[in-house]
Amino acid sequence: MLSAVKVLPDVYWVGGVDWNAREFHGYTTEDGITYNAYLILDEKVTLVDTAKITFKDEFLQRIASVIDPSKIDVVICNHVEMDHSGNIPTIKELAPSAQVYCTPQAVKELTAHYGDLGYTPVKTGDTLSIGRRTLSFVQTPMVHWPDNMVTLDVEDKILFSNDAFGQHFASSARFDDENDIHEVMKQARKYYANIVQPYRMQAANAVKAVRSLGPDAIDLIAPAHGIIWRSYVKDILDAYENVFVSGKLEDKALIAYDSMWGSTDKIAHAICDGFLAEGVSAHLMDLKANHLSDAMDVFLDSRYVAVGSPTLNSNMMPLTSSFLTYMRGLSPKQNNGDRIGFAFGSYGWAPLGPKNIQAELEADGFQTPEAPFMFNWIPTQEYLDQVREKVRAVVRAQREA
Ligand SMILES: Cc1cc2nc3c(=O)[nH]c(=O)nc-3n(C[C@H](O)[C@H](O)[C@H](O)COP(=O)(O)O)c2cc1C
Repeated sequence: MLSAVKVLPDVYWVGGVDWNAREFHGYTTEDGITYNAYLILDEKVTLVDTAKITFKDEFLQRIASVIDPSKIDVVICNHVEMDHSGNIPTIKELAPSAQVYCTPQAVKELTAHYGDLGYTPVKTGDTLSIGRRTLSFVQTPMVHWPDNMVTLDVEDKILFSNDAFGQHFASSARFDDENDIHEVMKQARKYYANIVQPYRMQAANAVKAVRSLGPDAIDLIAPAHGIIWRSYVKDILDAYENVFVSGKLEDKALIAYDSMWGSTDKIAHAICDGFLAEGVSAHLMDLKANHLSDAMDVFLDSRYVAVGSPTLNSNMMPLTSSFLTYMRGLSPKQNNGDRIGFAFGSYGWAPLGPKNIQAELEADGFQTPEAPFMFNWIPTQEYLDQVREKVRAVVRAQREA
């Protein structure tokens, strides 16, 4: 039988570990996934979030290792997405009188997912006494659905943050200091870049709300995915505040492209050389070899974004088009104003690939100081040298501006 993991006295982790998950709605999860739920043994036995339905047995076994699941009195639903709410009907079946607390928006969404199981709405500032402990709720709309909230266990100083501060990271140890913190931080960044990034302003407000609780209010952050922050609470809050939600762009370049016969690849390398010659940290990513979700991790704080494709059937390559579509969703127009975009590619008879990329970058709010870099068939060394120098000139102009 699987066991719960003690977080603090009478507080347990009762989630599931998906060691083999390598994909989560289009995002690669090379380190697997966990679905975290937490059980608090107080006068009212309280469950914070549940787990994905496929982890029902694992989740119930872990709860049963400390208490009969039918004894659950309170279920907190911080977020309706099914990886967290999937077992609410299971708990309601086993413990029919359990009361489910969630935001007013979540009442509507839970009803749409599972029917009316009886949901009690709570708003920011509302509290719930579960005995020795008080739970305090803060709505965090659009981090990353309209229904989101976080829950503070005031006495234990645990913030149950749901998706915020989460990471896709499966491991046998539940706490930050028991894992390779660099890998955990890397996954926290990738998670933010691929899930939370479009809601940067809302995430910034959520961080502000957490900060406003005061420096001593939180000892642990217990997210719904990945490890529990206990020794690195300050580090993850600082990373969110200063890097993730700050919108601050670094002297960094992403060069994302596809190529059939290597000509566009040559232009990509010339662009990369231009950045490197100016000391810009450049990441060259052939989209056949790099997943979109990894490219978006690099994109997060890159000032320069070069996107390339040869012309294929009067347009761009499908991987380049996917990249632009994914990027547009994750980084809406208003977030791109300070970014510098470059379009590039080779063509045979009509340069529609690079031209269409340029049009998309402009529509997405990028500044495009250069016309697309496009070459008919195989680029000459002379042309590649020109591209390199043009990139260098743009970087220099940026620095002088
Ligand atoms: C299947 C296929 C379709 C193509 N369609 C077009 C096209 O519609 N317009 C065009 O100008 N060139 C077209 N080309 C030519 C390529 O754009 C050209 O070969 C280019 O140099 C390839 O760049 P790459 O080496 O980066 O793949 C096509 C090539 C292939 C193989």
